[in-house]
Amino acid sequence: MYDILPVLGSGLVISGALLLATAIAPVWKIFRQLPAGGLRYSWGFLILLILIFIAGYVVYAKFSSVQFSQPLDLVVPVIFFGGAIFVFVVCSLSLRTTRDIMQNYALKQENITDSLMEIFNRRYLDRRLKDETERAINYSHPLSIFLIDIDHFKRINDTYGHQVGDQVLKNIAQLLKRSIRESDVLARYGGEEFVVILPRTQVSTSYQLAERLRHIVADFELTLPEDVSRDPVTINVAVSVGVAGLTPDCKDSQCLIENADQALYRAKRNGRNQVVISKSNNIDTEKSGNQIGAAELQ
Ligand SMILES: Nc1nc2c(ncn2[C@@H]2O[C@H](COP(=O)(O)OP(=O)(O)OP(=O)(O)O)[C@@H](O)[C@H]2O)c(=O)[nH]1
Repeated sequence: MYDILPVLGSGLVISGALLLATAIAPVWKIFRQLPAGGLRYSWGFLILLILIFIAGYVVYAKFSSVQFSQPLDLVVPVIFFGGAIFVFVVCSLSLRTTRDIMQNYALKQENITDSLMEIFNRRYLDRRLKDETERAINYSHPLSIFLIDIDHFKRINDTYGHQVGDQVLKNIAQLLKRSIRESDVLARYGGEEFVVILPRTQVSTSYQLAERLRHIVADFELTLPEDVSRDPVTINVAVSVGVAGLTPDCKDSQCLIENADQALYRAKRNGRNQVVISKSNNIDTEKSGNQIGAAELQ
């Protein structure tokens, strides 16, 4: 009756080794998706450990002095097999969980990203601006925003068509994104308008940053390839910027946007391609562009 025990013992150990080998596949998939760094090395180390275990299983099955002559001799093979099941389940679950988390993250990103410009969308902006305003008020930190509008954008659409207009919007958005600080938040406000949130930033500093952005955009020459426009075309655009910051009389996100919008309106009315600060911030906004020196803003 115990004749079957040697086959059963070896079978359990070898099956365990095979199960361990299949557990490498999910770990390998996780390993491949990770960027170089500590975490990737840790998953690589796990693969190495599994390989060592497999070698151990094979050596045990081949050279074990135990003859598997009575049922108790099967305890170790059963533990080997159980261990392999455990490793396989943990590795498979890790892969499924990682995929779920990545999918959720991608969905979340999609939900807060403007598909054309590849920057934050209006939904995210509204929430983030509200959060930043509340935080700034709670901790008595300064907070400012820019409302940026591309000048005469309609002409670009009318002259070159909407497809070129879209490419201009996308390129300007990416240019702005590259040009702001990491702590600042850029979002599409609507149409050809952008908002930049500048946490912990006084209006005087924001003004200088806005001027810098305005110059960067004005100096930028966008050459569109033939597959976008009928002929290769180089386009220059300018932007007008309204700047507003929190004040004792303006303590919420809606008021900030309204003040920045009024400042932007004045920038447009004054001739465009300039930065104007909200009147509520007590800086003479009628003086625009480079006319306001840094010293005056202290
Ligand atoms: N191609 C493209 N055009 C857009 C998009 N969103 C808004 N627009 C265009 O942006 C233009 C905005 O025009 P206006 O509001 O008159 O402003 P403007 O021509 O920039 O003039 P000012 O703002 O006064 O300097 C309109 O022609 C819209 O159709 C978009 O996603 N893609």
